[in-house]
Amino acid sequence: MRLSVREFEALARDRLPRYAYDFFAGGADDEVTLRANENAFTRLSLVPRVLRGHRERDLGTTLLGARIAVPVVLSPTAFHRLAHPEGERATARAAAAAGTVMIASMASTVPVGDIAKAGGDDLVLWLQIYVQPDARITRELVGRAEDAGCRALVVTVDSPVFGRRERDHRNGFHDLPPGMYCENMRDLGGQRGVRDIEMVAGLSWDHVDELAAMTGLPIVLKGLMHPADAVTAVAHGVSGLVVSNHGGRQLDTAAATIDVLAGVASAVGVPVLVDGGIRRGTDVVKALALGAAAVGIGRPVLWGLAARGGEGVSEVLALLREEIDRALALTGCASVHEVTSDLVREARC
Ligand SMILES: Cc1cc2nc3c(=O)[nH]c(=O)nc-3n(C[C@H](O)[C@H](O)[C@H](O)COP(=O)(O)O)c2cc1C
Ligand SMILES: CCCCCCC(=O)C(=O)O
Repeated sequence: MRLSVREFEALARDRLPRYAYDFFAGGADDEVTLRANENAFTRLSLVPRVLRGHRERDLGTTLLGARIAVPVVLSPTAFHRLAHPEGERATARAAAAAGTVMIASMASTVPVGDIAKAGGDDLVLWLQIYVQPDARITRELVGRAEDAGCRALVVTVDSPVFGRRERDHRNGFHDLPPGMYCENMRDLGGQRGVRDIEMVAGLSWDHVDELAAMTGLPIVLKGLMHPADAVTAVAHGVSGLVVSNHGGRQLDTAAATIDVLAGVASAVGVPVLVDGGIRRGTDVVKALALGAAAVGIGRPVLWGLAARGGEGVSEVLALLREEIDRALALTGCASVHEVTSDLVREARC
């Protein structure tokens, strides 16, 4: 029995080839932000309330109209078949069983339609997209998401260029192994899956407007860190935000996400999610206290998948669920909606 999410990382490290482990684990440049995301949670202390008489806790909440059982969604991560042969199909089954949202990556190694089928009717599926320089390709991806029954589009906005991950350069990891493909890019005129995905150097609010004009699906922007950008996003009609620094894989030395969350959440009236470094139930409660509607997890899902396939992802989600439930009980909260800002403060050394 695994007792913590971190134990899954150790299992994954033992099982994966070096290049795959490093691709999942690594961050940009000196990995300052990668470490900061996790460390920042240790600088926050919880200030529990007592004697409130709650016997049970309700961990459920609603996101963009969908009821979810835990305030933890699966952030989009690329290439799940590098972790396990079943790839995103296994992840989808685990997300559906846990009753939460899976944000499938545009760079998934299973097509979004097949991810939806694997998850079945219980899966709340959103598709993450990098806007493409050729609007026809973006439109085709949007159509594939709609056909698959996705309930939102998550547009990643922190990547006008790709972060430099030194581990990948050291390992010579620049493309998927034979037999794996960025399946959502299939038949869109490219040659090789990974290189077919392009970043748009001039990414701007015009791209957000263009995308909104292509679809009736709600649009969530992922990768915002600044309150001023959050306000502009809402003015452009977005339905939600994910405060994210891409798990420390884009701009190194960017602030830890938990440190900027409250500034963003207090600036806007749409649901704000946060991801980056969330490894414990107490991290989730701190994020809720600072204004998050829910949190996202990236690497923990990949560690579970690499360790034990879909069962491993389920175990990771169950561990977090149990930890959140205990943290709520110990902070005197009967539901995630009772987690208020007075329950968290900067730790004094
Ligand atoms: C291996 C890996 C692949 C990722 N792929 C994507 C992606 O395709 N699209 C995206 O928007 N973010 C991607 N991310 C960033 C995650 O969505 C998320 O922001 C980050 O992993 C959260 O940090 P955590 O891993 O500490 O939980 C990726 C992250 C990792 C670790
Ligand atoms: C050009 C390859 C696209 C893969 C994107 C995966 C990703 O976002 C990551 O952080 O890695």
